[in-house]
Amino acid sequence: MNRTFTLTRAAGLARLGTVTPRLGRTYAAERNADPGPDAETSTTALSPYLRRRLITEAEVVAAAHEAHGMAAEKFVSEVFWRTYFKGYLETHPTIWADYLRLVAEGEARLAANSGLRSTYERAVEGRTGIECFDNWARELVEDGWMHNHTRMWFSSIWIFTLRLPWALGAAFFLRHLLDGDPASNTLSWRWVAGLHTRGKHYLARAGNIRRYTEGRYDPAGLDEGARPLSEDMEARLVPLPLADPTPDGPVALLLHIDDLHPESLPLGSATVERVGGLVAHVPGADGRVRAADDAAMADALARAGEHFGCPADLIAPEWAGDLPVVSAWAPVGPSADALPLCVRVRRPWDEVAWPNATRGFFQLRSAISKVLQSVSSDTA
Ligand SMILES: Cc1cc2nc3c(=O)[nH]c(=O)nc-3n(C[C@H](O)[C@H](O)[C@H](O)COP(=O)(O)OP(=O)(O)OC[C@H]3O[C@@H](n4cnc5c(N)ncnc54)[C@H](O)[C@@H]3O)c2cc1C
Repeated sequence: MNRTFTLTRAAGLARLGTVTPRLGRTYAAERNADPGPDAETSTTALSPYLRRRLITEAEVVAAAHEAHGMAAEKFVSEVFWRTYFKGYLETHPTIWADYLRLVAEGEARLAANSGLRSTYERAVEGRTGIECFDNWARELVEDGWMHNHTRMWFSSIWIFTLRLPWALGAAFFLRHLLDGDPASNTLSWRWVAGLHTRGKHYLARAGNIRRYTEGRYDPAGLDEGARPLSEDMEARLVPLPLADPTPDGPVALLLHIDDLHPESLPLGSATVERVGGLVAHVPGADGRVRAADDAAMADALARAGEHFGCPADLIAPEWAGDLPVVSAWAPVGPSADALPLCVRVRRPWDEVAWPNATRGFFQLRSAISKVLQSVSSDTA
């Protein structure tokens, strides 16, 4: 597979068109296998586009349903894992702050402890001697993308066999992944560790790796009996913050990299007279991730300028003049931290789904039809 991602909406839609024919039974049957970086992936590789909403969840779900009906159920439920993690972090925001603190603490431990530092360096440079893990570490750095099952194996080996701090592994992913996302990444690492569903961890097993890499790897020495991690404090559930009502009259629209399809934002009767772009990268993002964010923003600004028929550029001082500033809701993470005070509107998809994402995934899974009924793809 060509693992070069062009971060434009047109490229995202083209990729969606390519993969749609296999989003039914083929996806469900094949998605667990990782055929390796040189083959076409068994999943869609739409994540860099969905992460920035160059294409929306509603669009990919609609395409899958249209082509396959109920046979697309597995794919649709995977898309809802993204929605679930987003909603869970919105209602447990201290998890992100704790993660950032744990990364800083982990880095301090690396500086102070040469044994830990050497294990860490061998892990991120692909020199542990565990062949599959070493190849995956290099693939991540070279390609900026990894198959889901491989992410599970990699993070599990990182935590339970190499015994490295989970937050440093999550930070390694966030530095290089082109879909690196505060919610999906942090909560997936916590899920593997046994911190999300308390006491239930994911252990990478040699037999499972052998089977789903089609025999390419058969690692020895994995700790297949490790106990889950634990922590003293459970993250506090907070009420979902309220979005603002859709505005009236002339506004300036502020785009951020968590939502780059301004054409489908619920803007009511507002008239957009100016568009600004604010790029806030994830912490530590490498050059390729930053370039991807910048390219995606440039694409969205060009589309927004054309769609609304007004100037559209990265923000500069006084960019909005006297106009009230409106933005798509920025979920917990760097965009939310960087946004100025403004009117924040939420898409129906998130508005209906997130209140059902406060506990386990199954709470949201049973609300999927409600989310889909209440959302029409042109406004979601
Ligand atoms: C340790 C670890 C870290 C991860 N970090 C990220 C991350 O930073 N960003 C990210 O988008 N995903 C992350 N994931 C989830 C998942 O691995 C990727 O979303 C998926 O591999 C993307 O490939 P795809 O587009 O081919 O997925 P497909 O299987 O084609 O699924 C379609 C879309 O559904 C969503 N999705 C599918 N599976 C999941 C899942 N398990 N969790 C959340 N969303 C999902 C993604 O938006 C994906 O693009 C992580 C998983 C693990 C185990």
